[in-house]
Amino acid sequence: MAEAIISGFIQSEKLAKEQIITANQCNQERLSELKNKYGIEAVTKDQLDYTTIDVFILAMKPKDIDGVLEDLRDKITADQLLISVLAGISTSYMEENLNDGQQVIRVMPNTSSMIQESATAISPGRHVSMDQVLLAKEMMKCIGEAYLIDEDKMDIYTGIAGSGPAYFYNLMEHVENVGHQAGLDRELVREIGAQTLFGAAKMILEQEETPKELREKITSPNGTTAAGLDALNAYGGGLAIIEAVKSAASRSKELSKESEKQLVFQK
Ligand SMILES: NC(=O)C1=CN([C@@H]2O[C@H](COP(=O)(O)OP(=O)(O)OC[C@H]3O[C@@H](n4cnc5c(N)ncnc54)[C@H](OP(=O)(O)O)[C@@H]3O)[C@@H](O)[C@H]2O)C=CC1
Ligand SMILES: O=C(O)[C@@H]1CCC=N1
Repeated sequence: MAEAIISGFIQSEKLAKEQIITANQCNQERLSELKNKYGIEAVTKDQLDYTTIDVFILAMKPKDIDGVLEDLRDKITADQLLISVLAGISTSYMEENLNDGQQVIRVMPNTSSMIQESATAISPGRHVSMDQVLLAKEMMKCIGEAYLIDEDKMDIYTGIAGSGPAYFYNLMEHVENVGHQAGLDRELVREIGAQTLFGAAKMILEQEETPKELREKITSPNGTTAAGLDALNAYGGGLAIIEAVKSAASRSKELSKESEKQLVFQK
């Protein structure tokens, strides 16, 4: 995820390469790869000079958050902004584990950040100034669209947009397989599927009609689309997508509860 964000930042040209430093724990090979690919500074976390950094973007796995916050607590000051992309880790959890007044923002991007097409949610913590919210929004707009949302909607947002690309990729895997089995070249059917998905997404974004209206326009009575949609519904297509979003949202909620439990335990 960190690489996707870096890639979007660089392409946006709003941030100079010299303004971006990436850090990991110890994987030197990965650091060299990022350094060569993006021309940015890439160091292990122990080599970071924390005092020179205005905005930290945390992008490790949620399970690693405790060690990270403990490490950061005494190295950063309240005016340094912390942006977290970690699924299921609340701003209050981070605030409780950092020094009083620490500015923290939770965001939920997706991997389309890589090509500046993320749909990123932003939820500020309690101590963040309006200037820092605007800065975070500007930064997230470098990697796609950005939306300010209430943090209590972050789980469902994660189910829709954080995990969302994976549902569409999975759908495309099936389209590719069925097209290939029917004799189309695999690469060709991949491109056809992607162009179809892209065109449909663009129609929703650029036309006035709702997805329902757009669907109805394609569906002639007793035609091919009606036959396709009947099969889709008979095999639970709609339900499957509803359940996918709900399950991802519920896992996000579970991750929050797990970290909150640890917080109570620590107190
Ligand atoms: N993948 C996605 O589509 C999305 C992911 N997210 C969130 O992004 C986060 C990262 O996911 P993902 O990119 O898949 O994870 P990865 O495991 O691919 O990457 C995690 C990175 O964090 C580094 N890291 C771990 N601990 C530290 C530390 N203490 N200090 C500095 N760096 C550290 C790791 O470095 P090292 O190898 O050296 O340990 C590694 O480079 C997750 O919290 C996830 O919830 C959010 C939205 C979408
Ligand atoms: O699967 C995950 O946990 C992360 C969070 C959102 C997308 N991927």
